[in-house]
Amino acid sequence: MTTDLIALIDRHVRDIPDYPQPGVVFKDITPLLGDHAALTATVRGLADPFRDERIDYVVGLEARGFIFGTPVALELGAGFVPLRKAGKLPARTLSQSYDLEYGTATVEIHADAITPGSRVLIVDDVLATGGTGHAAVELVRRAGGNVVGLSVLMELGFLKGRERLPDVELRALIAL
Ligand SMILES: O=P(O)(O)OC[C@H]1O[C@H](OP(=O)(O)OP(=O)(O)O)[C@H](O)[C@@H]1O
Ligand SMILES: Nc1ncnc2[nH]cnc12
Repeated sequence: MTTDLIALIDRHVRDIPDYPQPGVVFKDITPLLGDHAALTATVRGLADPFRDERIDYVVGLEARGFIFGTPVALELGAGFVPLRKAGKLPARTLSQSYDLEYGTATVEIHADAITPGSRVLIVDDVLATGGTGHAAVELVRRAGGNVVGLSVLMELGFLKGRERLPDVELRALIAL
């Protein structure tokens, strides 16, 4: 991906201080979603490192990971599997709790969503503490999938999320 495209993406993410609580600088991706060129570059950038990886499923993390995960699945010729916050999926689920930069949460996946042995790419917008990414990796593995990688738009390096994912191929378009 060219430095021009990275700069285009970067220009369309804005900082919102003290949201959702004091001390957190929230990375707001809504300007990026509203710009066709930046959105296209982001989806392609998330998919590019994994084009030759024969991905069977893209797992997207609620909610912002849904926005990018579905078009990335289409780019890669893969299916899309939603990983949702607790209580939203109707059939039998596997669940995992984790800590966030600003709270705690539980995520779930349908127990039968992934054919065992499938190759899975996880997609999200932000990697912060790595709690969500780690929970997603655990759930995909428990469901029988092989985690090929985790592709994110933005890595907040100072929160050291990468350290929680030592055995995962982690790609970020922007690292802060
Ligand atoms: O690396 P972590 O510290 O786990 O943080 C990253 C996660 O936090 C945000 O989701 P959030 O739970 O705020 O949900 P949303 O997408 O529904 O806004 C973001 O979209 C990631 O999924
Ligand atoms: N600072 C932040 N901005 C946007 N999304 C986040 N998810 C976790 N931390 C975040």
